[in-house]
Amino acid sequence: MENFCDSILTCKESAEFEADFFKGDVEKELFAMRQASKKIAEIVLGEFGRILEASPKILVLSGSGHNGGDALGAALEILNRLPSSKIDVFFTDKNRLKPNTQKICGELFSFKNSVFEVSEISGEYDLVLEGLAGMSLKPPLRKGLERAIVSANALSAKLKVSVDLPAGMSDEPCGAVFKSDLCVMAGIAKAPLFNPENRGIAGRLRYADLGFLPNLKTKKSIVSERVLKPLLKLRNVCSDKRSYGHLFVFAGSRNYAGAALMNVKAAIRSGVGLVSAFVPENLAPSFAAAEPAAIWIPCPTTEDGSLSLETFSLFRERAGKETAVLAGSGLSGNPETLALVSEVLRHTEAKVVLDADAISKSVIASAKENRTLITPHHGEFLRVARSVDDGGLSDFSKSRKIAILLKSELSRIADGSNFAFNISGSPILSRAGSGDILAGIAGGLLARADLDFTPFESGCAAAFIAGKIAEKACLKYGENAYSSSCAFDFFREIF
Ligand SMILES: NC(=O)C1=CN([C@@H]2O[C@H](COP(=O)(O)OP(=O)(O)OC[C@H]3O[C@@H](n4cnc5c(N)ncnc54)[C@H](O)[C@@H]3O)[C@@H](O)[C@H]2O)[C@@H](O)CC1
Ligand SMILES: Nc1ncnc2c1ncn2[C@@H]1O[C@H](COP(=O)(O)OP(=O)(O)O)[C@@H](O)[C@H]1O
Repeated sequence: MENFCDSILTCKESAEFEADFFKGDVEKELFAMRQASKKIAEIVLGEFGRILEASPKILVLSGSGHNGGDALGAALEILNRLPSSKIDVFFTDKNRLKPNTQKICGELFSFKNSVFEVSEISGEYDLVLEGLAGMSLKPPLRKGLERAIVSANALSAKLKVSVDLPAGMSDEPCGAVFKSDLCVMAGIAKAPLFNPENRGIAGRLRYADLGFLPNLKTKKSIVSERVLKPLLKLRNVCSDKRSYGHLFVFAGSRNYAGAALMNVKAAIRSGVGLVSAFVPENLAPSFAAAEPAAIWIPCPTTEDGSLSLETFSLFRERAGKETAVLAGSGLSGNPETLALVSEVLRHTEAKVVLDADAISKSVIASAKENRTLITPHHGEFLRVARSVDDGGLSDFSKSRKIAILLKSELSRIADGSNFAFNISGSPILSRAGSGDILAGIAGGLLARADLDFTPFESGCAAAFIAGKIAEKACLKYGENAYSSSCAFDFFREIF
């Protein structure tokens, strides 16, 4: 399980770890600095190149430490890829650059026609690369640094990037903090970025793996790209559809028909062998036309068009074949429909994902311990729990013995023993349908007999995959001209 997540360390722990890892070896540190620079440039140009010009005007804000070196190096990498870039560099203290930072600085300034030193922070830029201060910062802020942060916050730029963590952010509050659109954590995920009081300040969080990750069991972690590893394996030759599991879906109602279709399409594209979807009878034919690979089971409905309790007999006829059950998306809060879900939960031995309307006290009371994942947004979680803070999440998962994927701009996954943040994704997901797709992925993965994921693992994987799909989709559609249903074209790019 730890294999799917990377440790989060405080700034103090990170500094101690790096001191022990590098042991003052300047060459080793320089190699890591070049790696960090390269990864930062790759993320900036790969994900955000679409909003920058081909000849971007760049401002580098450099402190005298390694954070400054990473930012200068990232500018150098960008200049190598976009040779018509114009780069201004502001130093807080040019005379005290650490040796590696000095070296990278010399390399950057060898491009005499493209790189210029500036003595004040003003003007308009396409890109700001902030390396004023990193994990070694201790309060109080020196005046020069504070002034630089305030001026940098007043600048207008298409994209402000902080290297590792924004200047001014540390284990303890320091006063002024640089506000960025993107923060690329270098080597180690830093704890202050995940503190509730700092939420949103650093913008989108991304992680540059520099290959020296501490494999420590920390209380909190981030979902790692390694979560995709089991999904990228070749399928076994001696297998058939049943080898990949059978997901039963209970979703959709007259008012929220599309949610069921999105659940099913996402589950199928997550590699599950069979999907049987219990949906209102009048919707089944059009759904079969839209996704013929699923088995659509036309079910009797209540007066308001949601699944009625009589649907249970259709489940009973098929019960035992399911390797997971997904229930709730678009189901409606009709008490009869919720009673149906509770009844299904009492009669299935399979793992379960509960989404949206099925996240109710009555349904959760029927959920089996250690076999259930719930995928609420904050509003849905507050129907069943007292608080959405980290403690509330841990307490709920521990006392109920169920895994929770609490969705937000920084989703959290907990199961009582494990706690992880997911950093993939972006506000392109802030639109109807994102949650239905996420639930479909979680259900599909949990049903896959070949993977044998725990509810926590399927929550981590689903959140990571849905976020990565969003990042890919953004390259084609931007953040506005996108519909959640376009996500299905991008599953292949992830796994
Ligand atoms: N195409 C479709 O068929 C769609 C169907 N959907 C279904 O619509 C039904 C209603 O879902 P909604 O989420 O819109 O329910 P609501 O909008 O009724 O949300 C329930 C409560 O949570 C609060 N809330 C909503 N989002 C929140 C957030 N991100 N953070 C904090 N609080 C939040 C709301 O203020 C409300 O009090 C569900 O069954 C859902 O699956 C939606 O998923 C949208 C797409
Ligand atoms: N700003 C954001 N950044 C990253 N992810 C986001 C953001 N806004 C929403 N999401 C993700 O989008 C999904 C929205 O789910 P939900 O609110 O249930 O949508 P719906 O019910 O309309 O399908 C969640 O996975 C959430 O984490």
